[in-house]
Formats: sequence, C-alpha cells, structure tokens
Amino acid sequence: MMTRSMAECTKSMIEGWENHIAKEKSKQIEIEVNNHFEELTADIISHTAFGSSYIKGKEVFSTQKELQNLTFASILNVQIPGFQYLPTKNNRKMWSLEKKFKSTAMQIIHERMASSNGEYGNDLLGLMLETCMTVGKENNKNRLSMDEIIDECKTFFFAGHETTSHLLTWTMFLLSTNQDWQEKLRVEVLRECGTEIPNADMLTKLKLVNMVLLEVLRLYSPVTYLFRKASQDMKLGSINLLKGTTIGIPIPILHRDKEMWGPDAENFNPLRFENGLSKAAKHPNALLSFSMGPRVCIGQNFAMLEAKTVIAMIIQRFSFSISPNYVHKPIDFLTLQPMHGLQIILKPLES
Ligand code: HEM
Repeated sequence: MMTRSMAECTKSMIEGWENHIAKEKSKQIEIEVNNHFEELTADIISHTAFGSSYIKGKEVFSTQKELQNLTFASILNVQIPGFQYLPTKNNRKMWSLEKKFKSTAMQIIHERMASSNGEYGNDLLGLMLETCMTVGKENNKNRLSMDEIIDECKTFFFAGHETTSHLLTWTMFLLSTNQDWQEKLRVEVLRECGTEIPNADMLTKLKLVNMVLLEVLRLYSPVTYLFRKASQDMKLGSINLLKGTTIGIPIPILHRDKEMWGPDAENFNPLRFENGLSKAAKHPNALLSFSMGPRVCIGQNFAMLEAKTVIAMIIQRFSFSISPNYVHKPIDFLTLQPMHGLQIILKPLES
C-alpha cells in the first residue's frame, strides 16, 4: 500500500512534466528538480502519514515548513536569553503558525476519531491513534498523549521530507553527470519493471539502483553532522572526553576518507557496493548517512523505497542531462542541497 501511494504521487509529478514537454516544439524542457522533489516528498509523506486526510495533512506540513524557515532564520541572529518570549514581529508570526499547526492537526485527529468504529486506518496517524487508544489502556503508562501524537507527526515530516528530496536531487545530479550509469539503470529498470508502475516485488530486484543510491548517500549525504554528548567521562581513541562534552561527527569527511574507502574515495563508483553495504569499505559501518546504533534513522527503509520508486519511474520514461545553467554549489542548510537548485534537461525516451 505504501509503494502504491509513492508511485501514485510520482505519477502525478511525471504527468506534469509530460504535459509541459508536450507544449514545447523541441520536445524537451529544462526544469529545476529540487523544488519538484521537495513537493513530491511532502506529498508522499502527507499521504502515508495522514492517508485519506492528506489534503489537510499537507496544510499542517506547509505550516510546519514556514515555521522551520523562520526558526532557521532566527538561529543566525544573536541569541539574547528570554528574547523568544518578547512579542517581536518574528515571534508573533511564529506563535501564530504554531497555533495554526496545532489546531489543524487537532482537527484531523478529531475528525478521524469521530468517523472511526474502533478502527483508525493503516496510515501513520491511524497506527498512532490505535496505540493511543489501546496500548496501556489500563494503566495509562504507555499511552501517547495528543500532544505527543502531534509532536511525532512533526518529527516524521521534519526528518523524512527534505532528507529524501535531497537524496533524489543528488541522485539526478550524479546520473546526469554519469550517463553510463544512467543507461545501466535504465536497462535494469526496463528489464525488471518494463513500462509498468513498479511494485514492491519489482523494486527489490533493482540491485544497481540500490547501489547507486548508496553511493549517492556516501558522496552527498543529506545529513552532514551527527552530534553526541558524552554521558560519562570517557576515552575516545587517545582523546579524553569529559562528561557533558558534545562532539560533532563530520559525515562528508569520513565518507571521503581514502584509508576507509580506498584510493577512489572521491569518485562516483557504485560498484564498491556490489558485495553489499558491509563489504564496501574497511569497516562494515562506514556509511553513516542514516546514523547507527540506538538512534539509527527509523525511516531508512521508507526513504530507500521512496527513492527507488521515484528514480525507477523517471528513468523508465525520460533521459536527462545537466543544464548549462547549473552551478555546482552544495550548501549545508540543515541538510545538504544545491544552493541554486538543480537544473536539468529532460527528454521523453521515445524521442
Ligand atoms: C535519505 C533520507 C534520510 C536520511 C539521510 C536520514 C538520516 C537520518 C539520520 C542521520 C538520523 C539520526 C540522527 C542522529 O543520530 O543524530 C535520522 C533519524 C531519524 N529519522 Fe531519518 N533520514 C532519512 C529519511 C527519513 C524518513 C523518510 C523518515 C520518516 C518517514 C525518517 C525519520 C527519522 C526519525 C523519526 C529519526 C529519529 C530517530 C530517533 O532519534 O530515535 N527519516 N535520520
């Protein structure tokens, strides 16, 4: 059901591209794909998190996005203690967005509860409501409160939307600049899926697509830093860390380390993942894009399934190359993204 939702959202984006191309005499278009992917991944997460309530769900998420942008802009300001409580123009805007976010989310939850007969649906919201209503009913111990459900929705959107859209963008970038790999993937996708909309079984057979996505995560990991705080005094290699010290783990540096990945660490070479993720480098956990251990990304399978669906559907229908208007300037703006977007030239395969 999840793959179907992902494919349907992708189909609607692709139809938009096809309509656009049909209007052009040259039968090709230049598009900036990063924005398209941000919309697409928001659409997909709204459908899978909120199911039938996805239109209101999108409203919730676009409010959150506005809030996120304002918060990020204010992080760059000098932080004065207590300033966040003053009724400045920015703070008032943030409070009003927060209120709108909460009231729309509550509306969705109440509507869902009112229309249910003890069944809340098999989307993320339905599963959380189910847990909220049944688990720990007797002692209230493990029940999720409404505020916690709303917070979970926020986390899922924040953690799962931009990260995946940037994985898609960088994949399009690397396939545009490595046409041989674009063609290899097309052969694989057409062999396993033909021109049909891919289903879950077909997607598991796309080994080369999987290898390419892992190599994209290595070279352009959407999350660039992991932060950890020492819970006790400890030794890390030869360094003594005091309890409470925060350390930042720079993923891009570790992912291009020649000692770990070999002399071609700087190059795009998906074949390094030919024998599986754990054999690609000297250490089995060298790829840190989804983190590891107790805080590992819980959405990694979702993200990989989504990325495979989208890339397979694009590659089935179009060939693409980098536009001369593209300027390569990756920037870390919470997640790693092309500063001026990614402009590509898109052509339907028949031509
Ligand atoms: C390419 C896409 C994605 C990347 C690169 C990514 C990366 C990460 C990383 C690095 C962390 C751990 C942060 C840390 O250890 O400090 C994380 C956590 C998390 N991710 Fe993802 N993520 C992606 C997609 C998703 C998706 C699609 C979802 C949800 C549908 C999701 C949900 C979460 C959640 C809820 C956490 C917090 C887990 C916890 O702290 O227990 N992520 N992600």
